[in-house]
Amino acid sequence: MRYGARDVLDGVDLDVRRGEVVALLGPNGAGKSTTIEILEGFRRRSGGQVSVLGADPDDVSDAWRCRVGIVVQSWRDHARWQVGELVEHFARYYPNPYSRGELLDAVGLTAQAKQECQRLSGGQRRRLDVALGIIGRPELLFLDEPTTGFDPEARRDFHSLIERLSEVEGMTILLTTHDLAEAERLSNSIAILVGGRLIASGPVEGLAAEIQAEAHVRWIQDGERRSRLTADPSQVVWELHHEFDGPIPGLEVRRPTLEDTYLGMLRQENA
Ligand SMILES: Nc1ncnc2c1ncn2[C@@H]1O[C@H](COP(=O)(O)OP(=O)(O)OP(=O)(O)O)[C@@H](O)[C@H]1O
Repeated sequence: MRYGARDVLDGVDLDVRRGEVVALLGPNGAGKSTTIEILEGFRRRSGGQVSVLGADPDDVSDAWRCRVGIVVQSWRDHARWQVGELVEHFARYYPNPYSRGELLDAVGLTAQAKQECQRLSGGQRRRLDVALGIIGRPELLFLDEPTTGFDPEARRDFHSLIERLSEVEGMTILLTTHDLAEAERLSNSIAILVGGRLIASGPVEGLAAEIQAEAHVRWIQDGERRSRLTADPSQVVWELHHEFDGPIPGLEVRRPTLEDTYLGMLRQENA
């Protein structure tokens, strides 16, 4: 993808399988939204090949659009419509939509059904965005930074919703987020974009091994907290077990999180 003379995506090669939840990560300006918009058919690419549900998103039918759900960055139109009215209105465009009750219940807006859209809080408005994205029971759902502005409870509810859509409905989901704990919780697989290039993609655990992120082993000895970083935590625990000749006081083993892996990869990339 090129804007003017500037390449903003270069050689991005990404496969997403049916039923997968993939998180696209990367620093600001890395090209995540541009990638998603190309896949959604919102942005015409400058070159390369793209196939989404078997079609080129630059040239798709209405039937294809019904199979794809898009959560756009906050709905601003129809400010004076009631939430329930808006949902019913958009449901008419789809062959097999969720019912109004089912949908509002799923996104936690049942109590707001008769409220005007302009009177929703920021987080409630985002839930409405999600509702409009999934209303047609899409096979494939695109979520661009879906939880920005959510309070912790709304975030947890949203995570449960995504898990349900993935596990029960079998939806394929591609999301971008800056929240690495969210990416780790929701996704089977991640892809990391830096400066328009894909520097890594695959299951989270595999990526951790690739950059040899180390585990943290902590314990208490002689009244002091001790810790060691190691690629082989079971070996360290085995040695400690022998040293203590029994239980190891205050033992904790923390595997690398996605955040450790991600920051490790960015460091390697910038080195
Ligand atoms: N319409 C446009 N015209 C010119 N350049 C653009 C346009 N849209 C995006 N860009 C540039 O393309 C690059 C990638 O932008 P993009 O919005 O895809 O990044 P992002 O990874 O989604 O960033 P963020 O995390 O900040 O949302 C940036 O350098 C941005 O300035």
